[in-house]
Amino acid sequence: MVSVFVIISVVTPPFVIIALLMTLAYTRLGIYYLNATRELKRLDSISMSPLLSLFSELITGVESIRAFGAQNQYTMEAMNRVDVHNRPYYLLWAANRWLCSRIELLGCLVSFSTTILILFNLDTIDAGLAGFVLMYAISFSEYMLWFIRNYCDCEISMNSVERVNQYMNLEQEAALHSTPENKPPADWPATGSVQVDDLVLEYVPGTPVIRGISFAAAHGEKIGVVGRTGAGKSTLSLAFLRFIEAAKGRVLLDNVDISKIGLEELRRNVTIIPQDPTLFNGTIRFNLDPFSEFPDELLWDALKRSHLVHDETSGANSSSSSGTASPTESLPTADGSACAVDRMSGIFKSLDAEIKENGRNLSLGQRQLVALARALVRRSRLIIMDEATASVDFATDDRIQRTIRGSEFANSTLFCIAHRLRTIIDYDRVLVLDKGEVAEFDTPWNLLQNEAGIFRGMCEKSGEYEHLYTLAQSKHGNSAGAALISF
Ligand SMILES: Nc1ncnc2c1ncn2[C@@H]1O[C@H](COP(=O)(O)OP(=O)(O)OP(=O)(O)O)[C@@H](O)[C@H]1O
Repeated sequence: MVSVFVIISVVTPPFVIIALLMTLAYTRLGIYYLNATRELKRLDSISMSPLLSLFSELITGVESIRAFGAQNQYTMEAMNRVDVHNRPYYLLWAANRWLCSRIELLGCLVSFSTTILILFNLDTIDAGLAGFVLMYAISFSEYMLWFIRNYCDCEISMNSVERVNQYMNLEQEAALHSTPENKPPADWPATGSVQVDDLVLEYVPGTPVIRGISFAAAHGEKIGVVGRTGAGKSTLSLAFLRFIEAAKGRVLLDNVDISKIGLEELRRNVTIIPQDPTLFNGTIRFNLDPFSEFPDELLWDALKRSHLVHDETSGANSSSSSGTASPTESLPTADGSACAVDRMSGIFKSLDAEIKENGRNLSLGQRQLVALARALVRRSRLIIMDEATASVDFATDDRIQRTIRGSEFANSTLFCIAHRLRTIIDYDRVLVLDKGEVAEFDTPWNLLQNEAGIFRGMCEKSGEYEHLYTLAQSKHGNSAGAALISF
């Protein structure tokens, strides 16, 4: 072994050995630095997301925060998140300084060794060459620092490529368009009949949220869907639009298995009115008819029927004429900015009236009425309302329910998820979900007769049992059994 070193040192110039040693030292330093900074950069990116999400929550919820006097709480939370984000950032810089000091130290070693070599060889090299070599030896550490840092930066930046790659490999939704073999008939769905067979839905494979339920709804039926929190009501509604795919079983709409057709065909024909409807920045016309498919008369008609504008024939707002609400009751806007609706009359002045992003210039009740108008324009055979009236006043709820029960939706099958039992008590049938299973499915009146039933229990706990009982009785009950059930 010793002889090998002797031979190498004899046949190779000494600077090659020094260069090899230096390369080894720099490589070790670089690897050490890279391992630490790679993880720190990851932590830096991860801790940035909570900070940005809090920031956007603060911007959208600033009114609520002020209303509840929670400024200090949120300021503290923001500071905590800034601190958490600053930790890896600070350590990144510390690692940077650590690298610099080590590289400088090695650089000094290089300059020192070079100087010693020059001193020992003064008789063989002239002053010019010595100065030239020394100058390069001194700037050597700078170049090495530049090289190592750039290499590490390049590798760390590959984090972003890794993320893009993750997004590119995200699971995609099913095909938008049906294949020619699976294309539903042109007039599909001619009816809104729905049949659910042994449907299983799960967010996490192997953990079903809806556990093999089966039921059917006839064309034009109005079905109320109730159940305790977490029973799976919203999950079921998402399955009708295939936002969540069936793990087992199937849903037939007008005898067509919805899992076999394209998403676009399905979603064009099913309307959902969510609790907080999404409105787009643009005009009311664009919000009702984004693809410009319908004439203006139809859009005005939908606005009238959803009680957003005067009925010109009666010359009065239809809701106020029935004495349930004044047109100005639901007008306060979320941001207090200019409202697209005339504050005095509750009338959209034109179909080009401006709707701000997310309907900021409308109240929540008005946004839900716009969503209802959208459903009226599209005249879908299947309509799903997910707590669509949960946060509106009783008067607005009453208006929406009157529209639903009226002739407008006579040809549509409706599933209405509601916590307010008054909303669905006079529907045709009520579907009670419990822990992802169908616990009860019958007319509200029949369900009220079952003293041990879940629906009956919910009505009793609601504090308005007598009223609900009377409403159910007037719709479904026969006069012979009119005695009020005591509880
Ligand atoms: N995105 C999700 N990922 C995983 N589990 C979820 C998800 N959304 C809901 N769940 C779970 O599915 C179950 C049913 O939730 P779902 O929202 O359908 O209930 P719900 O009856 O609509 O409740 P609520 O009346 O409170 O709106 C719950 O146990 C819930 O934890």
